[in-house]
Amino acid sequence: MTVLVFGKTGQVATELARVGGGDVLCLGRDEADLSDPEACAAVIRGTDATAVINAAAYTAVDKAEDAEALATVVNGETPGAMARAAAEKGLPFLHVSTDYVFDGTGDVPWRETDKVAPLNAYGRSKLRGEQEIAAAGGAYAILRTAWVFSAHGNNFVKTMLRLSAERDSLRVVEDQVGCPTPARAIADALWRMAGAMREGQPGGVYHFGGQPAVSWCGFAQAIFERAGRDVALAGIPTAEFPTPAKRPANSRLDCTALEADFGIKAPDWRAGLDEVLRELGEVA
Ligand SMILES: NC(=O)C1=CN([C@@H]2O[C@H](COP(=O)(O)OP(=O)(O)OC[C@H]3O[C@@H](n4cnc5c(N)ncnc54)[C@H](OP(=O)(O)O)[C@@H]3O)[C@@H](O)[C@H]2O)C=CC1
Ligand SMILES: Cc1cn([C@H]2C[C@H](O)[C@@H](COP(=O)(O)OP(=O)(O)O[C@H]3O[C@@H](C)C(=O)[C@@H](O)[C@H]3O)O2)c(=O)[nH]c1=O
Ligand SMILES: [Mg+2]
Repeated sequence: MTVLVFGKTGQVATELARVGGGDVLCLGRDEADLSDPEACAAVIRGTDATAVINAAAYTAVDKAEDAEALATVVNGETPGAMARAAAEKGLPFLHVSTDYVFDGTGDVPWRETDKVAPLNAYGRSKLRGEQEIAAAGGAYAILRTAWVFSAHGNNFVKTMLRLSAERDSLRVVEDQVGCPTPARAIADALWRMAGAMREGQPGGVYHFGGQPAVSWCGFAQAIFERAGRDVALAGIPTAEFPTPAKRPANSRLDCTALEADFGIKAPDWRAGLDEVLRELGEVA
């Protein structure tokens, strides 16, 4: 099967290219700019692919606070236009969304049916995308994932490795708990879902996050331990690390539905972390 992927340089798109090999066509910004909904819809209308995956997004969470209009087009309106174009052609449309659609209350893992209430502009823009896609009328899957990391692009793992080389001590929030997820595992899941949906399996909204849940500080600690970095790490409350965008305290994702419906199990982020550290040359 040929799968059309929006995104080329991003973490998930890069891994999709690896998983799909010659069977995926990844489009960069020069070929499909998500700030132009109609142009992206036109690309889908002209494709002979058998499924479409959108792995591109405005992902700069803090910057989005001052660029909500652009984030809303890229993460909201354009995915909607893409989904409508895919629906017209009868192509399954797969899309990636985020734990940041939730407000982070409580400590129970979020289920797909739980109430969404984003705390920040990025989360609102991603929710808009979910709503537009669901209303488009075609076969779709929305995979809500979280805390994505890989050997390429920007992510928390690479930030921590960089900062630990520059500083003797680091302070990292320990009252935000969630599911670090290897981009490779997301790409594998999307690939299997695309195949199943092409065969007629219904989609829907699904959660997919690495287990076990951990705080950002706990994640940082695991990164330093596994990479053999010697840095003094202090856990701090969110109030001591002010950022433009508010982030949810509870980002735990309940991933049982995806396993029940597609047989896809949530990954263990620790194994994924070891793989990424190997790829980065941090460990043998
Ligand atoms: N990163 C994370 O922690 C999480 C991500 N997600 C979601 O997963 C998906 C993939 O994220 P991830 O792989 O981490 O993304 P990255 O941040 O690694 O990359 C974003 C990608 O989107 C592209 N992009 C941004 N704006 C545009 C535009 N206007 N036109 C065309 N392309 C554009 C970028 O291209 P360019 O290089 O040209 O800028 C880049 O390829 C997204 O939907 C994201 O919302 C969900 C949960 C967590
Ligand atoms: C660099 C740094 C960050 N932090 C905190 C800030 C924040 O609460 C947390 C993570 O910071 P980041 O900026 O990497 O995280 P952030 O960009 O918010 O990551 C999010 O990205 C979007 C795209 C998503 O969809 C989410 O699932 C999530 O992965 O760590 C510290 O406490 N100390 C530090 O030194
Ligand atoms: Mg970030």
